[in-house]
Amino acid sequence: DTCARIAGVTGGGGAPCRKYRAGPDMAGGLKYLSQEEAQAVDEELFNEYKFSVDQLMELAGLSCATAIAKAYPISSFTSNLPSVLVVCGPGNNGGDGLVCARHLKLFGYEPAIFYPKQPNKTLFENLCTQCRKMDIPFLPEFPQEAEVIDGAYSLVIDAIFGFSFKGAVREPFGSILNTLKQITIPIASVDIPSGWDVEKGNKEGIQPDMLISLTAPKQSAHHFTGRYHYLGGRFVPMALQEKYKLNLPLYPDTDCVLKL
Ligand SMILES: NC(=O)C1=CN([C@@H]2O[C@H](COP(=O)(O)OP(=O)(O)OC[C@H]3O[C@@H](n4cnc5c(N)ncnc54)[C@H](OP(=O)(O)O)[C@@H]3O)[C@@H](O)[C@H]2O)[C@@H](O)CC1
Ligand SMILES: [K+]
Repeated sequence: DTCARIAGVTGGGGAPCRKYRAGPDMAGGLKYLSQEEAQAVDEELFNEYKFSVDQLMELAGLSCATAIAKAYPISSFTSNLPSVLVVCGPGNNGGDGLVCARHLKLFGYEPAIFYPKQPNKTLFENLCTQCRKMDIPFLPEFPQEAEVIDGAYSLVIDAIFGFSFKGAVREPFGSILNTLKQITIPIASVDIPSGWDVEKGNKEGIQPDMLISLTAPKQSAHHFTGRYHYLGGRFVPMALQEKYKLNLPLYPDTDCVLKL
């Protein structure tokens, strides 16, 4: 089981696992966060622990690129170019997408970014400059036809909405998500499949092949049915893990991601 694999426990005749405890909102002992809990952990990291957004976004985006490279290694791509379309939203989830694109480029992928609602903040402007200077193209418009995306790319990274998403999807993201529902290439979602309620999911929404949960999975991850669920964002201090009873599994060695 996961505990045995991660903690190096072998056999043990069903002895209780140190790292896992059963309880509500938990699967395999790992806590699945409500929207409020996810936002509270986030605020505490910034306000009490004094991390900057840049710092955590870099680690989050690096985790995403690393997990993607493990699930979809370049050697597994059948087309000549490992082309990846990264769709970024207006908040920090979109920022994670920009960082992820930059690391994917360094890993040898060919990312292209669609970023329709760029916030007027230095953080995001700098991330865009970094990408442009690394020859990552920004698409002027989103391909309307699912077939065009299927033909031009091998993978879509969904970095549109994260744990602050609420209510009905507003444009232009409604049309974008409708197109993404029709594509046949896999989607890898950053933190939460975009358009899903953070806690309840969305049966009618996109159904990604991969989910990279950052810090800890959110409750909607119970409804994820794709092939790859990774945990990333290995930056939560132990005291904060304990305060929120996250019960995070042990990451192997120095890895920044863990397959759940
Ligand atoms: N601590 C951690 O774990 C870390 C978390 N990190 C990352 O941050 C993510 C959370 O980021 P976040 O809080 O900025 O919000 P996020 O979900 O990206 O989007 C908010 C934007 O979406 C918009 N919007 C909302 N609803 C909408 C709707 N229905 N239809 C249309 N638009 C809608 C809303 O727009 P507004 O309401 O302002 O118009 C706002 O601009 C988290 O999931 C993780 O990926 C890491 O970077 C660092 C460490
Ligand atoms: K997302």
